[in-house]
Amino acid sequence: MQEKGTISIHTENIFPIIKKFLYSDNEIFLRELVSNGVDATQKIKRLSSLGQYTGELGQLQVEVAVDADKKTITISDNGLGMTADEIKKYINQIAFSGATEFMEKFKEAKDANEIIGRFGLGFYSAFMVADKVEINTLSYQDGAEPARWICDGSTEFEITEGSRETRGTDIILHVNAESEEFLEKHRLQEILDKYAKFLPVPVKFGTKTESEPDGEDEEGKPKYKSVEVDNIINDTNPIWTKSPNDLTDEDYLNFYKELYPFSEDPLFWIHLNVDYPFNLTGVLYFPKLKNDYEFQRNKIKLYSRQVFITDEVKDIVPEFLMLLHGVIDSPDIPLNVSRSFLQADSNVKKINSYITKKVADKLAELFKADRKAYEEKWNDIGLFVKYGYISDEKFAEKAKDFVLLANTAKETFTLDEYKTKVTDLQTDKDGRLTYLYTNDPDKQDAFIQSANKKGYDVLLMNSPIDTHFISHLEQKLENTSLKRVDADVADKLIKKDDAPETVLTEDQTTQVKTIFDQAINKPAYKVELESLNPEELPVTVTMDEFMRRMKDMAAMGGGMGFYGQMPDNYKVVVNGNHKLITRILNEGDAEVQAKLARQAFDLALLSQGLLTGADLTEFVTRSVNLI
Ligand SMILES: Nc1ncnc2c1ncn2[C@@H]1O[C@H](COP(=O)(O)OP(=O)(O)OP(=O)(O)O)[C@@H](O)[C@H]1O
Repeated sequence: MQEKGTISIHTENIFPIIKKFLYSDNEIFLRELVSNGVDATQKIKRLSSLGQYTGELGQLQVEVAVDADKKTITISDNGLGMTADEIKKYINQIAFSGATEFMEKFKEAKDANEIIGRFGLGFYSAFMVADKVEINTLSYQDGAEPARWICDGSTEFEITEGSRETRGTDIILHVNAESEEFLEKHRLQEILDKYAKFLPVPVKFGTKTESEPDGEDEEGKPKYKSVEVDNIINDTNPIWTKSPNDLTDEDYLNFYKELYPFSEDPLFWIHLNVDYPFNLTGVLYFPKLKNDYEFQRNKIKLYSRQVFITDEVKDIVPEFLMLLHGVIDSPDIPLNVSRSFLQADSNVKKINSYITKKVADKLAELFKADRKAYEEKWNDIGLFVKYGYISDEKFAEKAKDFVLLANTAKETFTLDEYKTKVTDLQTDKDGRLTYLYTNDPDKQDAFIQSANKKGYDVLLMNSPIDTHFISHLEQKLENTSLKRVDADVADKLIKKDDAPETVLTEDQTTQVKTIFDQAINKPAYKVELESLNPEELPVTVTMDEFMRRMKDMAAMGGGMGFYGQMPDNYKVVVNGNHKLITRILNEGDAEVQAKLARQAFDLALLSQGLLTGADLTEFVTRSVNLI
């Protein structure tokens, strides 16, 4: 048997184009060829179970071998093999008809994955790294003759009699000069680890040395000997393919370690398993979060029938769960199509909401089963839960029962519990609830203490997501506002009817204002006199809640750029009822008056960490002189 032919495509030189186009991703040739081998072994297994193949199946396996001298990589399988006619049909016609279409469409395609999947060029990805490719195969069919196909990357091929004596296929790549990196064992090992680590059929890559018990020595101690064994690079039964009932916590933790060798143990995990209306299995882990969130993204690995595809799972996993780790395996995700298609794909949407629901259910279950343990994990999971609560309506619906608010006393409450806790004292004269919070308990300590003195509770909102969480809570909660504890003096944070009367006359008020205005002499600070409780501080510096929040948003890039440009403006609240103010008024010496006013103002700045530089030095000097 000998046949030469021309592969029927219009353009002579498709391979240089494929090569160039796919260059950056050229390592995937191995994924494609090894998965073809796996497919071939699975097909023969199915034929056998259907009774259409009655020979011995043997130990089904795919082998990758490299010969640095001959500059070849060989991928062998003992799958169903091909006859010469099948080669013509599957390799020449199908793949090349794909190639013709490829020539027409390649301009639209964005990356190698897209082209390979869309145009059935899996096998031809071999030409990204090889000048010449040989197929040496023997079909399982009775009386089949071995066949060999050779193609040098032009449109010409040759089919001759092959030499394989057992069922299966060898694909031999004659590696080209630019791709010699793939002749190095460690490079191949690395690619196999990435793409083939969990393939369902053993993949052999060379051998390795293991020590084996070898009886006992003269003293009765166990002896060992070194043996060469096959180096099987994959785990054919990873945990996501098993039933959760057959797995222990240790199994999950070990698998996590296998995926992320240098990570701390995860907090908990969710085993995903659906077969309708789409197929999906997987295990998602909640990691212990570090501050470097960006670094932790893209930790979910996406597989299709145990073949690794990508760790960019955007669009498939809801944004707020991108910090999770683990594995998702679904043959139903269209892996090789463009992003925009993915976003519109109804399976992807369903998968997305399924994952959201599973995560919400798991959190609800943990909260219910062991609230204390849940609270202890809040530091780590709070970010997910808040993020989900903000960004996903369906998740929020469930999360409203287990999203927690923590206060400065380190107590935690559900939304309902918190409302009950603060309703009595923190409802203003118009019946509106005010939740107070701090984003920096050290800096705002004086304000927190003043608020606590009035019996108000202060929430701790100091994680990066809290600015958004606060605005969102305000939209969600009925008739409730949130105020940072330093947005005003404690007496004014929540407006009540029982404001104390002022002890100053109108004249005196103007006089005090003038003294302070002159003593402070900074345009960003606006002095206002208030009649507060005499126990409150004489002077307090605050920034308006609205203005501050807009500035925070602007700083986080939340689109409030305009506010970011505005200078910081502060309100200086002078407590007209404080005895220091009476003392200043009664002081005859204008210089002493100014000094006292400035001192009280500086103390207010100091308590908030706003006193710096020359102002701080001056304050210290003045204080020393006063003592
Ligand atoms: N090792 C093999 N053993 C038996 N048949 C094979 C082998 N490799 C390829 N084939 C046949 O050649 C066909 C074309 O392979 P190719 O990799 O180009 O596309 P595919 O595997 O069908 O699709 P894709 O790789 O895009 O998922 C396969 O469908 C299969 O019939």
